[in-house]
Formats: sequence, structure tokens, C-alpha cells
Amino acid sequence: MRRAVCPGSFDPITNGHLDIIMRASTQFDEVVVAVLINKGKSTLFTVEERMDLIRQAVRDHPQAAGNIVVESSHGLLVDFCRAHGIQSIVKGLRAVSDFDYELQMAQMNHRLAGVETLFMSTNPQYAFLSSSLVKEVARYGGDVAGLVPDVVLKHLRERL
Ligand SMILES: Cc1cn(CCC(=O)O)c2ccccc12
Repeated sequence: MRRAVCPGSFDPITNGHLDIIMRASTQFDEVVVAVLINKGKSTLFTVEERMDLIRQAVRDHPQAAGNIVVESSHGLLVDFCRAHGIQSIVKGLRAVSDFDYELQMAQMNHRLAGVETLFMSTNPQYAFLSSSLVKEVARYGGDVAGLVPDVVLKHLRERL
């Protein structure tokens, strides 16, 4: 069973994230989306809400093949990988600016536990997206339809 993890805060999931998760699910037997718990960071949605939004977004996706599971993770990602029998981390790269930090994390995770990190190119139509930017635009009444899954759009409007 070849498993990969797609880690992130997903506060909330965007269509850029969903695109990578769906594409990763065609490359592995199972993809585990890990919602990272960061106690020090205030978030718009709770961990449970973020997990539910991801599950709904995947369910609503026409290409969903039933091999995507959503979990939460605190502490080191490599410990999460060991606990879940995961050999690969899949990350989406949006721009060259993402690469420096992601390379550092990939080298550390490989040294710590031999876990490989596989990078996928983000779909150019979503390359400018981040959860923070989506929240900022939505907060000031901007239209983020098409940039986030419909279920996220609904909850963003309710929450903000
Ligand atoms: C799957 C995925 C997770 N992340 C981290 C996002 C986060 O930490 O919330 C991404 C960033 C860009 C493209 C794809 C992804």
C-alpha cells in the first residue's frame, strides 16, 4: 500500500490545494490529508471544521476515487508518517519562492526518518492562491468564487 501525506493548515482549503490532493490521489493507493494543529496560531476555522470542509470538498469533486482520507496532526510530520505507514510527502509548489523553504523541510524530513518529499507543480490558474489571501479578500467582501470549493465559499460567507 503506497501512501502519501498532503500536509497543511488548510484554513481553509483552496482550489489550489484540492487540485494537488486530487492529482496526488491518482499516483498513490491512498492520500492522507493532514490538517496540521498549531497551538500558537489563531485560525478562522477549527481543526474539526477544516477537516470537514476538506472531506466535503473531496466528496463534491467529480474525480474523487475514494482513496483520500483526512486526519489531523500535531507535532513532527515525520512522526505522523511513521504512525500512519506513510513513505512520501506530497507538496505543491506555487512559485520559485516556495522552493527554498520546502527544500529545507524535505532535507530535514529525509534525514530524520527517510521520508521522501515529492513536489508537484501547482496548476498555474491557482498559483497565486493561499488561504491567507482568500480570507483577506473575502473579509473585505471580495468575490472568491471559483478559487475555493463551493462548500468553503458558503462557510466563508457565514463566518466572515
Ligand atoms: C496540498 C497543499 C498543501 N499546501 C500547504 C497549504 C497550507 O499549509 O495550508 C499547499 C500549498 C500549495 C499547493 C498545494 C498545497
